[in-house]
Amino acid sequence: MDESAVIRAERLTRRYGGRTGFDAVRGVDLSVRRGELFALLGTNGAGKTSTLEVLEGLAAPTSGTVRVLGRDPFQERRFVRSRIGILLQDAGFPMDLTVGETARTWAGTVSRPRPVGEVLELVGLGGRERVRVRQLSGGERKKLGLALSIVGQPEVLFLDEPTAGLDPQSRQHTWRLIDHLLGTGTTILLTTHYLAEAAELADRLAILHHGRIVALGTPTEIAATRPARVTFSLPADTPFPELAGTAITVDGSRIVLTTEDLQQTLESVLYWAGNQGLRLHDLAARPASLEEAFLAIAESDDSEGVAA
Ligand SMILES: Nc1ncnc2c1ncn2[C@@H]1O[C@H](COP(=O)(O)OP(=O)(O)OP(=O)(O)O)[C@@H](O)[C@H]1O
Repeated sequence: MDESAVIRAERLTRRYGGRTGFDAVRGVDLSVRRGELFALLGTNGAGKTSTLEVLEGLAAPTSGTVRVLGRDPFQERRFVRSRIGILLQDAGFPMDLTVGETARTWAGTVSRPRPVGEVLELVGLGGRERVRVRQLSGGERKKLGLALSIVGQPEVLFLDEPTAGLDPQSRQHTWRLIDHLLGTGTTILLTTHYLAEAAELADRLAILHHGRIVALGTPTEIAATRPARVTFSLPADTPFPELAGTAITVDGSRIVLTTEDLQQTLESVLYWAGNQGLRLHDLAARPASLEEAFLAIAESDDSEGVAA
């Protein structure tokens, strides 16, 4: 276990329904370093929220060890809760309070609150202070949840799907806020279904599948577990040679090469085209995306172990 990590889980399991119940989390090891943004990805039901709730101290692990800021978040809840912020998937606010009243009530429970007006401005709810919670849209309630999670200036922030249901502009706004929080030294663990979000924000990420971590690393490392592609079009009836270490798919005039060594394959293609005096149309070369890596994992039902 990485002793310097701010969030640590070792062989964490969580079972619902007692001895003969369902294992939602099956031996998760992870560590999040100070100031890092770590993303937890996975298909629906993979165990992200179940893991997060244990790390947040909202539930006890069935077995395994969890530490947040060096303490057990369930047993030493008082110490940990005053230093962390939590955005739940379903916050469940009192509907009759206004946005301002809700935020002020929450600010009254933390030891070093930020000014409420500043927090509402930060999350994009400036000017909505007098609106009742029941009148807020789903996206605005999400922003209110985010406001409450940061009002206490937490050292560690847990965000369960912080941008779910937000329009593209609000999502960008939340990304900038997250960036700002990272800039002030906050450690963030978030879950998301938006792979572009994870690729953009995460220093490192883990992909959960059926309660196990099946990939762990930087977004680039995880994407690199899938082959890269070189694509181009050839004039009709131009034969293309086989290249070592490269799989080829021909769709009319379109050639798709998949390869573990993008540079080598691209060099070979360009060398061949140069010798043939050919111009390759729509030539593109790109590494695999995080989305491709994720889909490959989601589609394999028996993935086990850590891939990176
Ligand atoms: N209270 C509960 N009792 C029994 N089973 C539960 C309970 N809560 C969750 N589960 C089950 O545990 C598994 C993991 O659920 P969890 O909510 O952790 O997944 P998730 O990765 O967060 O999914 P999503 O992306 O859909 O939010 C699911 O199969 C779910 O049905």
